[in-house]
Amino acid sequence: MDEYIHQCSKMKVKCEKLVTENDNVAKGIVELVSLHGVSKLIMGAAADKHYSRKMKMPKSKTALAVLQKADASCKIWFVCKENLIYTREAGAPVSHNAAALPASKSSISTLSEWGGQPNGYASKEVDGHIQRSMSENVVAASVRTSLRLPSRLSVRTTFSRQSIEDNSANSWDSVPRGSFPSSHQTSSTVTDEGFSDSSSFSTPSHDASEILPSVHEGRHLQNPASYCEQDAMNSNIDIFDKLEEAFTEDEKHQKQTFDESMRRQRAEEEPILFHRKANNFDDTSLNEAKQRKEVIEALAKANGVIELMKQEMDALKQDRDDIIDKLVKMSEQKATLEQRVDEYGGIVKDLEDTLATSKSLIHSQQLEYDKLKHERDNALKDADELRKEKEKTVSYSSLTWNTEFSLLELQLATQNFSDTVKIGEGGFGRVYRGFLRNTTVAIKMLRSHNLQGQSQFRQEVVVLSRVRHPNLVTLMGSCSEASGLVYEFLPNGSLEDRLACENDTPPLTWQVRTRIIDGNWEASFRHWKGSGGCT
Ligand SMILES: Nc1ncnc2c1ncn2[C@@H]1O[C@H](COP(=O)(O)OP(=O)(O)OP(=O)(O)O)[C@@H](O)[C@H]1O
Repeated sequence: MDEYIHQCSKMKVKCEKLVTENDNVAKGIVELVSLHGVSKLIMGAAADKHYSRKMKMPKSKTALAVLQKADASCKIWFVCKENLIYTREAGAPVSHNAAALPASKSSISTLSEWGGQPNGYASKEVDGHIQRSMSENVVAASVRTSLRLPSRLSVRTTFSRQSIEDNSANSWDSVPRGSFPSSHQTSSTVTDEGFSDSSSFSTPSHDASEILPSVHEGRHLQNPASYCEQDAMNSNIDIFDKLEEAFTEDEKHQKQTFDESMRRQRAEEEPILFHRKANNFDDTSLNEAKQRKEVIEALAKANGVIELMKQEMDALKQDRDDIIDKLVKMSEQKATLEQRVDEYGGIVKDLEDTLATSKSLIHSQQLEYDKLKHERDNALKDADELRKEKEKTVSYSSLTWNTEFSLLELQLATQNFSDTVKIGEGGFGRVYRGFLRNTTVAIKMLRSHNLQGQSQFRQEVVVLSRVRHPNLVTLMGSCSEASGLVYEFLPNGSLEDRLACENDTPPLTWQVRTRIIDGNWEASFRHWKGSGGCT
């Protein structure tokens, strides 16, 4: 309805919407016709779905009721699916009986009166479609159209002559204006349930062609005298066709203009929208760039931290590896040391055992030595006493104290005559310290085994083996096999050694030296011998 009004407004046709309310649609239409003096009414004959070509009369109850009860001054066109079904002429008696309705053909023939007015034109809209009216009165007057909607809505559209002239000037130009009495007025009201699905304002081109045959048909059936001229009718029909085409074109043009304006408006809005989107996109891009930059900076910092942590991790890992290597080496050294400790423990234990055995042996030998020394001292004392008794009478005795030692014994006693036990050397030969038959002895070995040496050896054996004197060193035995002499060992060496202070020994006192010089030879010798000396 609003679009219809909008179209009328664009065509500069006065149009207004009238609203009425009634429980009965037909009754409402009848009242509207009566109230507003509607002189022309177009309404549906039936719903479009009930349309058929054979349809000659309205079918809907509403249409039939309006047909019967609407004011007789109102001319009513009943249409269905854009086809004129029936026309009730104005001034026809109102019939309250359907059966009394005029035949369709006779009703339709009343349209011929349009042609009966040679200069009479009228335009009206049926659901937005231009219909034609031949009535001069109708054309001269303003056209007022009311649309009655099933939902109690009505639209009344008023077409002024001027508006029609403006919208269809070319068509109207051919019509003498003076032939349109302005005092006459007519209205057209469209009311139909059947119009509900034909709300489009387009103007199908076949409307006129479908309607006009009926007009022509009705014309032939009607009284011919009611028409002025057949040619004028045809001319009017052509004009109306042109007018209709012009309206159609204009409507199309309006629609195209409207569409174009809408497109232009959208086109004008699109850059703005695009600009806004671009601005939003720029803002978004800037924010994203800023966020991206922040993220990149954060990533760079994180990478730096990660790099530092990685370096620290590498350093820690290196330290850990070094510590592990050290631990491995230390564990190996520990194992080696433990092994050595075990070995040394065994050695120490063996050494301790050996030392203990040696100590025990030394102790026992020391005891044995002391015992033998004691026995020897006693023997020497006894011999001393005996010698004292016989010293004046006997210088030489047939008694000999000579013990024969073998070379093997001398070798064992001197570690095979090792230099480590050598204590001196004289004209006879080298002198060794030895341990022989549990006694420490001095062993003198003959250097040269020539005749002189052998003679000296025998002489010394003969002499010393028979002489025992406290001032003389005691010959304990000899070795004929190797020409060796075995003496008692004197720890302080000879008198010559003492006089020469050999081995850092303290020098002899002058008293001792004087007694030696005074001939107190014996006393000095004894005293010296008691101190361990020899001569
Ligand atoms: N019984 C002994 N006890 C300790 N040392 C001795 C003993 N006999 C000899 N010596 C040491 O041996 C050294 C050499 O003695 P040895 O009698 O062979 O030479 P000597 O006394 O110079 O006599 P000679 O050269 O005439 O043989 C002495 O200087 C002395 O130190």
